[in-house]
Amino acid sequence: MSGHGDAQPMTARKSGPLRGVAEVPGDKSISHRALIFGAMAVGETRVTGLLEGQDVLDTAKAMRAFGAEVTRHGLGEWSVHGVGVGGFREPADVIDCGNSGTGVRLIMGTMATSPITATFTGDASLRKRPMGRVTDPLSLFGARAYGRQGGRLPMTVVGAADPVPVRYALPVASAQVKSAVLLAGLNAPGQTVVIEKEPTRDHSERMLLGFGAALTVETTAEGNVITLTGRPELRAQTVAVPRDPSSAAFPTCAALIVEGSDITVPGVSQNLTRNGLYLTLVEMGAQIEFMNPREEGGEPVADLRVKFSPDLKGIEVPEERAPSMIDEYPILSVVAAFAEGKTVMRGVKELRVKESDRIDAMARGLEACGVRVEEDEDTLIVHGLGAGGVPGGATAKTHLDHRIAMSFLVCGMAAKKDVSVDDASPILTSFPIFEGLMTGLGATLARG
Ligand SMILES: O=C(O)C1=C[C@@H](OP(=O)(O)O)[C@@H](O)[C@H](O)C1
Ligand SMILES: C=C(OP(=O)(O)O)C(=O)O
Repeated sequence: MSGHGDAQPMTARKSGPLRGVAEVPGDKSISHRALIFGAMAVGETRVTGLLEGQDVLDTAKAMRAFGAEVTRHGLGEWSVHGVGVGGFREPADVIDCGNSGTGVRLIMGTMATSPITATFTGDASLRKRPMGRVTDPLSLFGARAYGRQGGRLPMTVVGAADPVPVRYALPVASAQVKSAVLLAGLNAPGQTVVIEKEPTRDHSERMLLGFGAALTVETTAEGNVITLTGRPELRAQTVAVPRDPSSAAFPTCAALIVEGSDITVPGVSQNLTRNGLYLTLVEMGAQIEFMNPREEGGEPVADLRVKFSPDLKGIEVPEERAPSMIDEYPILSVVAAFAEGKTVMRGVKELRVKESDRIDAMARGLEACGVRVEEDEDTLIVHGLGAGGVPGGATAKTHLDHRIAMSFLVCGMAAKKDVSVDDASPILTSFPIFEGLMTGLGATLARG
């Protein structure tokens, strides 16, 4: 939806203390996978807590186009009647994945080892993002891809009629590429092996096991070696989607920088492949209590009690932590602006190929808010101004990027003067209740 409708400007005012319970919606990564794995299984998969953000709705529509029966029963309650591994039919029209990198890359992987052809497109943001990182390994299975210059959408993928299994070492730390290869491997006879030097989010591995695939993960000197046996019969599952730690980051970080705040954020994932932001915030001096650790939807979670933290200190974020907090750098750079001293984020060049060039978008927006920033291709450094020290009084450009929009609105809740964003509509891709949830906690947000 984002990129097709009208821009929706929004302004955040310096806000009163945030109080209450921030119940964020379901995890976006797990929601995409619940629909895709459900579509590849035999029988009816029931899903609760599905994120009804536009990215996931676009994946639901795509699964229908490939032949699965996808039904909504109520808020977050969905069912998928799968077609079984290798059962995808050829879609009758172009598959539009909207704003979603995860959606398009995982679906390309899923169809690449079936004898069908599909053409993919997306919004103006997705059409700029690189697809060669998935079509390169998919060509090893025997698939072919024809896209625009630089491996951009629109792109047609001709699935392999006679796929062969693949052994592939990821050249970039990417769960999307890893998952695309594993999904393609499902319909290749024999063993497909993916090697990742740095661990990335492991939802595909956990869920494939849950759906009954034969998959092993071995930790070696080369990194994680993931071996999948092709042509399993996936069995329909009941999936309870846990809350999204990447969405939880926004109320959490807002509470840290808005004076007097004290909120609870329930059910935040403590999965080591997702919790890098929370480790980093604690190292900066954030007052976060991790309460009631338990399992929810197959993920370790805890309830977070988060209080205004006036003594945050800038730190050097360990580079190897990047994959476990890759989507959280924009909001971390806002928190860094309210800390004393500089926060150094290295090894973050992947941010340049997300929904926007996030290093550039954050640097320009923070500068407009009166914060000093340094950057190079792979680094972002924010010079903090301490609690309450950010001048604000600017409009940030969001470039069709939900995380940039939410980050600057959080900035405006604690800055001296209002902060606006030129377009808040992309927030609907991942966190459709952001506005209501934040105002419910006491934030002042105004349309326009
Ligand atoms: O696999 C996934 O669900 C995701 C992987 C990450 O992308 P990369 O794999 O490109 O790093 C992340 O940024 C994205 O929001 C979701
Ligand atoms: C990068 C993101 O998503 P995607 O790659 O799925 O568009 C994100 O949600 O921050």
